[in-house]
Amino acid sequence: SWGYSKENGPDRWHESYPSARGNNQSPIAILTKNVHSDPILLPWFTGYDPGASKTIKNTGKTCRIAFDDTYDRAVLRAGPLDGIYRLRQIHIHWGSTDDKGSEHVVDLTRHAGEIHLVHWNSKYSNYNDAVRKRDGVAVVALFMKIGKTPKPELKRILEEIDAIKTKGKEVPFSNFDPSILFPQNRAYFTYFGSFTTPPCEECVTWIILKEPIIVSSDQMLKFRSLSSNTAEQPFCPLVDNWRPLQPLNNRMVRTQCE
Ligand SMILES: Nc1nnc(SCC(=O)Nc2ccc(S(N)(=O)=O)cc2)s1
Ligand SMILES: [Zn+2]
Repeated sequence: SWGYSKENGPDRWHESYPSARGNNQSPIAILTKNVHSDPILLPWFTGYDPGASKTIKNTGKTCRIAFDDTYDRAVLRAGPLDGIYRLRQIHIHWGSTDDKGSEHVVDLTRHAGEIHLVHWNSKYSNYNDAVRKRDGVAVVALFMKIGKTPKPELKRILEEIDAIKTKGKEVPFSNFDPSILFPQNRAYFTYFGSFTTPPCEECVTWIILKEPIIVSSDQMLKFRSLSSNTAEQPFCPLVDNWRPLQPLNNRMVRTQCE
């Protein structure tokens, strides 16, 4: 199946997932000098019930926290969006070293990692239906920047890493409110794109926060201690699970007015 190695990596995804060669693919490079200030863009809001968090899993390609999305329990609204979007899962992309790992790049800066909070438009009956619509999915992206004073809010996720060392391992992860991860400044970039992994569907309104959260080098080592293989296979460090930059083509990146 698909992955990030030579044989099954991003350059070959299109062989099984034709969307990967679309005109609205993600991630992209964001050049702030070309970003369009749009007066109609509103602040975005979340209302996350901590009781909605369910489990944390090593999928072999990332570390993913699943949420109960059977009703409007953990939701995202406003910003560039119309309607209510339900939080379905959170996952993370990171590098093999601190100088890479994020998927989006801002003014040539690639960060050590990128956290994605994946939501789907609750006007559709379920996630599978939503992923086939242009307004089906909204992903809030948070950059992870290496610094001295790491954000304590990542601790809860890091504490579970030892329990999900190998692919397929999943443990309960309850009472987690993802909004504790958000930086104080809610300013964002937004553009229309896709999932950054197969099936690469072009169904995502991206909301990329300008302010990164600070993580320590040691905290990144924890994510890199995960294996992309099962417990029965040889240990293989789960690292560099990020897709290379895709062409912007004729898309506009927008931001709120100052
Ligand atoms: N019919 C379908 N059900 N589920 C899918 S795709 C499952 C899924 O959530 N994929 C996914 C892949 C990448 C991203 S990302 N990295 O946030 O763009 C988010 C989400 S297609
Ligand atoms: Zn992602």
